[in-house]
Amino acid sequence: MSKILSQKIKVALVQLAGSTPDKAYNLQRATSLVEKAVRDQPETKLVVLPECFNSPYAVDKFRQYSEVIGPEGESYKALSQLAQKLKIVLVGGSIPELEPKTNNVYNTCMVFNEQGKLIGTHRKAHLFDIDIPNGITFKESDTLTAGDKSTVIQCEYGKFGVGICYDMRFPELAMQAVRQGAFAMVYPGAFNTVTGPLHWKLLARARAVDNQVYTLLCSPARNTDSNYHAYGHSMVVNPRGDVLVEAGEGEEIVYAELDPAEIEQFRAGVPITKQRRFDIYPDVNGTK
Ligand SMILES: NC(=O)CCC(=O)C(=O)O
Repeated sequence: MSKILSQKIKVALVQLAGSTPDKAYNLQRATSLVEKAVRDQPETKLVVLPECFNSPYAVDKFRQYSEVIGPEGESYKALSQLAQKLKIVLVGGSIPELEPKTNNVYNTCMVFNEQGKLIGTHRKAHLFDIDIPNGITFKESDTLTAGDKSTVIQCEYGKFGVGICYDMRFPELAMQAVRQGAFAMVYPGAFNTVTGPLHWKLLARARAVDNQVYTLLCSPARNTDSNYHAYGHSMVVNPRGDVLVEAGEGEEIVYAELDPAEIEQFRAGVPITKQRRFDIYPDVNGTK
């Protein structure tokens, strides 16, 4: 049987202190930290940036900072060149994407391969619309449009699923990617200081355990000068649910090794992937 992850790979999460109002600065800062990630640990094969890594995370700013996804876009160009120069798979966090035909704005992740080729995009499918009394109110849908598909990326080492932040609250998205053979779920995210302590780690571990895959969550660093206080705590969780590495709140790069044997051994011991009873939950199977 072929492995869902072809070899051990080192991954890096760049918990960037970007998201300032100065987009050029944010892009330059992201570039230099991705370069540092690979310079410090040259065996790194896959690097992840956070959600909205080069714009403020603010409903009234998404359109102003939006870009077309294509070789003419400045973020596209910078990320593509970076991936090619460093010979890495680069999960480019997310940016506000302007779709010129419809004039809609999406929250979109671009993924580039070692040749600098765009190998996939994910438009955030579940918009962050919440209202917690005395906690936090946020309504992405005021200015963003939701994506309408789940995303599985084929890279040199196998397949991985991509979701953006609030997407991680929806187990079906991860389950669907894993049923297509994904070895990991990768979530650029920006939880906050209200919901982060409640659910960030819990969801990372839950998505890992319920699918027996790695989960990679990459947050911006916390910036208390901005209106939105990101939680930080970027982390990698293994298929058993152990947190392999967890960042603090400031700017930081964290690394972990993903090992195909970890997936296989844990799945062999607890074979839930073979024991599912879609006959008794046909609504999950999509047949009802
Ligand atoms: N950027 C987001 O989607 C935030 C999601 C979040 O904080 C949550 O609690 O869910």
